[in-house]
Amino acid sequence: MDSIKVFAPATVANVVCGYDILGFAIDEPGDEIILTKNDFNKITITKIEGDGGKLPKNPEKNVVSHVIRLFLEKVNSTQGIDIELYKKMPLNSGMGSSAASSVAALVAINELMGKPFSRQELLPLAMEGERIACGNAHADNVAPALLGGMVLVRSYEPLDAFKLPYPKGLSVVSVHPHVDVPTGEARKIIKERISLKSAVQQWGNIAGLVAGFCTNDLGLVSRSLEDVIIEPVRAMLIPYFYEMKQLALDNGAIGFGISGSGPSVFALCEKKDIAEVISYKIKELLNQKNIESESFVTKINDEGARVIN
Ligand SMILES: Nc1ncnc2c1ncn2[C@@H]1O[C@H](COP(=O)(O)OP(=O)(O)OP(=O)(O)O)[C@@H](O)[C@H]1O
Ligand SMILES: N[C@@H](CCO)C(=O)O
Repeated sequence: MDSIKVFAPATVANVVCGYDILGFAIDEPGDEIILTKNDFNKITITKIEGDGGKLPKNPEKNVVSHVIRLFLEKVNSTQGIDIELYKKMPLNSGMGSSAASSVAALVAINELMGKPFSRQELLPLAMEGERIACGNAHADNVAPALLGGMVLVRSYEPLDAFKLPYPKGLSVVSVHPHVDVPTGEARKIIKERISLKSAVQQWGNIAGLVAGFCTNDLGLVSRSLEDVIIEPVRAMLIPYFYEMKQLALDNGAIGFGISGSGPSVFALCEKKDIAEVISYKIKELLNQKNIESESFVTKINDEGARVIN
């Protein structure tokens, strides 16, 4: 095989209360990548589409070439690779844009080189893509993009990340308001220290959320989708966050929160028609405030990245 095309999905990291430890993949949007072997022992980005000219073509700076280089070093290969990247999702959005690119690149190179690694084994390499994107190698976007479904990162040292059961058939609304919130900046404003009272509340919510997912108890999921630590600090970066949240909850969302580090927000809904109404109403609110946005109504993606030809 000399060439391969792979899709990797957008993701919702944190899932409200699980900062850096919970994330799920969604069906759309996502990135596509085509890798082709070349005879020049060089990794070259030959094309990037859909980024408005914003992404670096320098192979040291783009996550796709960075993770491919790390992969080839790991297998002691000098294989040359041409990379075509089709960005089909917004940059700096909180929808796991850099993660989708890293994961698409790794799944593609792994296939092209005869599949020496499992998806689980690709995870540490994908996390290195996040390190160059935002300065921190968090796994809650790359792990669900790789493995699909709902993923819990129980520990970083040693790394222990795995898929959780979750209620099937839920709909997800993701809305991306067109304001810039780079992940690195959104991480810097988080407080280093928290009170024991907040910690108790937060770990109660995380345990409740995981229990609710495992037992299909949507009432418990809904009560647990509460963040007393990160959301109160980051909400100020997202215009009309609390108005959007109220709209979503008033219109039947199970829960609502910041998607990853924002500015995107998401609502978890029991049914697609509820999700469609929430999507429409949030977009309408932002429109009235002269903020452009795009929204996606989709399902949780259980498969993760996939080869498309
Ligand atoms: N292939 C790539 N795709 C996306 N971003 C990339 C890529 N290569 C390098 N980057 C850089 O990574 C940064 C984007 O990362 P950031 O983590 O802020 O956005 P995101 O991935 O959309 O959001 P989040 O991780 O909060 O979901 C930008 O500075 C961008 O230039
Ligand atoms: N857990 C990361 C996700 C970034 O999308 C953060 O909240 O900074």
